[in-house]
Amino acid sequence: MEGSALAARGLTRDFRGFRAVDGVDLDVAAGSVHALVGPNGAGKTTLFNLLTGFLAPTAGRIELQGHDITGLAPERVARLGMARSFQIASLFPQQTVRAHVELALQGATSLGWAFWRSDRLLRRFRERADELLERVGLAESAGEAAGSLAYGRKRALELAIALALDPKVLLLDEPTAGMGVEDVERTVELIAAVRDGRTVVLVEHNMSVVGRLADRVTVLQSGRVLAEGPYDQVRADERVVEAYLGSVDAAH
Ligand SMILES: Nc1ncnc2c1ncn2[C@@H]1O[C@H](COP(=O)(O)OP(=O)(O)OP(=O)(O)O)[C@@H](O)[C@H]1O
Repeated sequence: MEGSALAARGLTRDFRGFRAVDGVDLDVAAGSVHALVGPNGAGKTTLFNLLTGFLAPTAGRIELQGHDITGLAPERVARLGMARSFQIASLFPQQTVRAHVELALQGATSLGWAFWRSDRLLRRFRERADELLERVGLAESAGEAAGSLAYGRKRALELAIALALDPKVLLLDEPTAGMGVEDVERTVELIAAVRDGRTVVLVEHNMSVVGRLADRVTVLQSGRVLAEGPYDQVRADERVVEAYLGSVDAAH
């Protein structure tokens, strides 16, 4: 596991006797973009939830930058430097885009969420929030209600919120899901821009996105690692081609 930003050994998760993730070993190199792919039901989301502490493993071990984080709660994992993007933009639809990021910034400090009503404290975070919004291309929407943003823009806001924690390891769950071509392009550029100095793990169905962003790819099938390696190598792997044949993912 040495040198890995994030690593798993023998990671396993059962749901009432059904093994959704089955002895997965994973090594995500520091500073890399690592994609998790696989047909529907392969266990990608379950693996993601295990890595971020949202699910406890049935067996196995997870290390974040050399620290054992197995079984830690998501808040602890986040404080140790791993954040994930959420589909949160519908949480406070009336609140402004900027307020969402300010709250996230405040949540990341020792102040916690206790003073979320204090305008004075929130103002402290305004400058940093505006920087992050600029970064994800939302500067001009800062004063708009989050609920009024178009779909692709909401996902950009979610990314800004995840970045508020300044994570060393950023996990993105299907960042381009449901997007039109233009938003996919923007998202790819955005991820390429924010990866600088970070490690990114993404679950992604869109293979052209994977090909453009990922340094390495882990292919899951039936909860197990089917193949692992650079994109070109994995894409040419016969077992991988076979796993995708007959899957709805093949159409993506
Ligand atoms: N809470 C749960 N209880 C029971 N079974 C579950 C639960 N969560 C997932 N599973 C099962 O585990 C398997 C893996 O699911 P998972 O959602 O991790 O796959 P996935 O690769 O993310 O699929 P998709 O691409 O469709 O999102 C599936 O067969 C699913 O039905």
